[in-house]
Amino acid sequence: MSRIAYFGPQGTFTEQAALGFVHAGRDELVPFATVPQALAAVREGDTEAACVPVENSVEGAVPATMDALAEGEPLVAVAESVLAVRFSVLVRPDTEVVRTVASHPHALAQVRHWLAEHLPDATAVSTTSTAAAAVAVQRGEFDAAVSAPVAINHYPLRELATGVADVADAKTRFLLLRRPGALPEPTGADRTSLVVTTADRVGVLAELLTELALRGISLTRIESRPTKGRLGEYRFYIDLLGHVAEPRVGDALAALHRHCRQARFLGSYPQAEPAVSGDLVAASNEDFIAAADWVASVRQGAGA
Ligand SMILES: O=C(O)C(=O)C[C@]1(C(=O)O)C=C[C@@H](O)C=C1
Repeated sequence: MSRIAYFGPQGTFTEQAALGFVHAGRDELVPFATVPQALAAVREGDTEAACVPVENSVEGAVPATMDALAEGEPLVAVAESVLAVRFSVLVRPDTEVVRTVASHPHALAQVRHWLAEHLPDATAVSTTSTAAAAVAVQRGEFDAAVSAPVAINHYPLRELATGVADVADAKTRFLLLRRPGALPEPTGADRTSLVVTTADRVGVLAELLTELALRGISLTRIESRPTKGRLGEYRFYIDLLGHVAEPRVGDALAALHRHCRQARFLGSYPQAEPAVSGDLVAASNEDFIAAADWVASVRQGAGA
């Protein structure tokens, strides 16, 4: 039985995403209260893998995941999953007045307008996850929880509202992470993630982007977070389309490595929702192979 850590407790969106990675009878899901704890479990070998949220289409990156991936022992993503996000507002069966509403900060941000309209006098309180909010409501600590709809199956609460979302088609992306090892095979519709710290030099970010553009590589995300060292020093998180096994991507990663003080590979894995690839690619993988062969033959003295 292989153990998969997930950001819990039971009833989080992350648990739903993790269920999609489970092979029946072979894998067991193990909840952890925070993202760093779930990632520590896989780093320490307590579990084989960990499933955590990485970005939301409304609120953006999940900072706890970004920081935990850039620091500590390296982990690599081997799969991703994208879930549609709509919430239920859960209360105890006998609740009549809602004075406090608890949830994960990302969830509260995605129902801000709904709360202003339907529970304008309630105070919003942050909890570690949406399901942790349901647990706290069950214990009587808060009056309502903004939770994943599945939370009602785990906690004895009542649905005050369901299908709640300020943005109708909001989505959250989750990663399945393992300790470094064999990479997933390229599928032709993959994503590669990395985090880099650039040298302190004028134009260095433009150089990184140019390296990708020159090779016809599509950037799907670039995000900065402070290194927490000097003020003004940032890390860049980069997601691009393609697999490191592809010549164009390998070549681009080597170029980024040359421009950066530090580069950490965070995995090449199949896209959950394959992007429609653009037609305007500067050179194909075959062109990269042919060009490398040409340079090799020139080096060997062939009159190429
Ligand atoms: O608290 C949960 O249920 C989570 O899985 C976390 C999380 C997030 O980090 O964004 C996942 C999806 C929703 O966007 C709200 C919360």
